[in-house]
Amino acid sequence: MSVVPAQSCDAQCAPAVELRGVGKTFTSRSGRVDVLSGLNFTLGSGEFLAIVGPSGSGKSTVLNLLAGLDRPTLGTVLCQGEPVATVNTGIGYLTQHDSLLPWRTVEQNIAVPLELRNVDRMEIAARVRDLIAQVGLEGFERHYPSQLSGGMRKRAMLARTLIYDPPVLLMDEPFGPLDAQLKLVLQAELLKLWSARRKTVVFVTHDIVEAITLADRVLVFSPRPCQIRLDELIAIPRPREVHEVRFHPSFEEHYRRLWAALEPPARRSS
Ligand SMILES: Nc1ncnc2c1ncn2[C@@H]1O[C@H](COP(=O)(O)OP(=O)(O)OP(=O)(O)O)[C@@H](O)[C@H]1O
Repeated sequence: MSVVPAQSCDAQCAPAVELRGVGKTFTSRSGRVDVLSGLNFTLGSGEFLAIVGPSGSGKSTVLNLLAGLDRPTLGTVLCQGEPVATVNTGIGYLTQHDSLLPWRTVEQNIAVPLELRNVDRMEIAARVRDLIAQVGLEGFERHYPSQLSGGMRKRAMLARTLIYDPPVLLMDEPFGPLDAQLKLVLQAELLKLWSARRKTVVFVTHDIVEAITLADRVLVFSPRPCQIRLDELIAIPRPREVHEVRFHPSFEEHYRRLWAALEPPARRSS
């Protein structure tokens, strides 16, 4: 298919993310695990990439390498044109785990990254207010995480990730455990925020429908050592209505190709 999605980055954009011949082997008492072996891909600025693949294929490992939380055994990981050598403060990383601080309110949690950067208190207050409105948490500013629903906690974590305006956003199955309806609501909000802010996004998911709904492009990883089985451009125009995407004429074709590229174990976990 030669259709380029309306909002994908064109060839002239400098890559926001680049993996060049990246290998990653973990060595532990139980032995060696070759997770990545010569992985290459490039992601344009403002592009929304989804990654799907079997459990254990190396999806989170790729995010950790981009975040600088781990080092490649071979090759180079670049973010915004720079090799990632230490913890990468130029990215926002939304993991699948609930990482809100339980002793801080919503607004205090969202403020953390700015406090760590010694931003002026007035500016912090203004930016927190703005983000709270954007993620739909008005009225819950003074609530503690234990007083929030699962979806609200995800919104608070998303706001905390966006508050320092990172150009690149890494998301590791952020909506995985949520119910289907809430997932749609949060996907719609994410697309709205992404359209307004044009971050480069790397979004890991086990859900093929979610990948097609959100992304410009979907990579399918093979079982480890991970190779890219399929690099699928999503030919569904934007803006997208999350609950309408599956009725678009191109949806079925994308779904079939992605499904076929996944190994049986991944199909089961999807
Ligand atoms: N720090 C580590 N030490 C040893 N092995 C590790 C480490 N981190 C990851 N691994 C192994 O690397 C492989 C890839 O893990 P990774 O978390 O990247 O997979 P994944 O594709 O994100 O899986 P899932 O879909 O289940 O989240 C797994 O076999 C995992 O056990």
